Amino acid sequence: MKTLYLIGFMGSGKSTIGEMLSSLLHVPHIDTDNMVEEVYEQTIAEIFQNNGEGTFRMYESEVLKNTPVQNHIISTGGGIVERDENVLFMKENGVVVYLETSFDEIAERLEYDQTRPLWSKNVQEKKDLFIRRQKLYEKNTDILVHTDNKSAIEITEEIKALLK
Ligand SMILES: Nc1ncnc2c1ncn2[C@@H]1O[C@H](COP(=O)(O)OP(=O)(O)OP(=O)(O)O)[C@@H](O)[C@H]1O
Ligand SMILES: O=C(O)C1=C[C@@H](O)[C@@H](O)[C@H](O)C1
Ligand SMILES: [Mg+2]
Repeated sequence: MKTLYLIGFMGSGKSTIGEMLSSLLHVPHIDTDNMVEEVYEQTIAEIFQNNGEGTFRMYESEVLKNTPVQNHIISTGGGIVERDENVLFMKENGVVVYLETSFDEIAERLEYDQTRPLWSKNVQEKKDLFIRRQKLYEKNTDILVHTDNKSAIEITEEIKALLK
């Protein structure tokens, strides 16, 4: 199997679905956000605070480039599409699955979240980011899955069926 890359906005469920899909398909899972924290020994919030978003994007691309291109499920960070080199890498090497989620649903899921630096911005900034990103996800996807009002298990099963 070619590697699957899960993309989508913060809170769309990339990490959650990646784990579940990995168990269901018996394929190893890597989460680029977790990998960045492990390799660079800082939390994402610390990297943003101490070194800035540009440094985080550099680390993120480095981690992505080192993930296996066969037989893996990769949960990416919400901003992976910000860099063309990441998009090219994913498109060339595997299948890109976009977890499409509305802004309102994301706002519900992340209501109490304090771990995502870009989710602590004001509502207008978050909406602007969401609209700009939506276009990037849509443009660069092989498979689009709507996630609103579906459980993580339902979404996982849907992706499994779409891969057949
Ligand atoms: N289908 C779903 N329905 C309801 N809640 C969900 C669903 N999928 C994920 N969640 C919840 O939403 C929150 C964010 O999910 P998750 O961390 O998987 O998102 P993510 O896409 O990996 O975000 P990020 O880009 O920031 O890494 C978690 O609390 C998770 O339990
Ligand atoms: O949407 C984004 O830019 C981000 C999403 C998260 O997955 C993390 O990669 C980080 O918080 C940045
Ligand atoms: Mg995640």
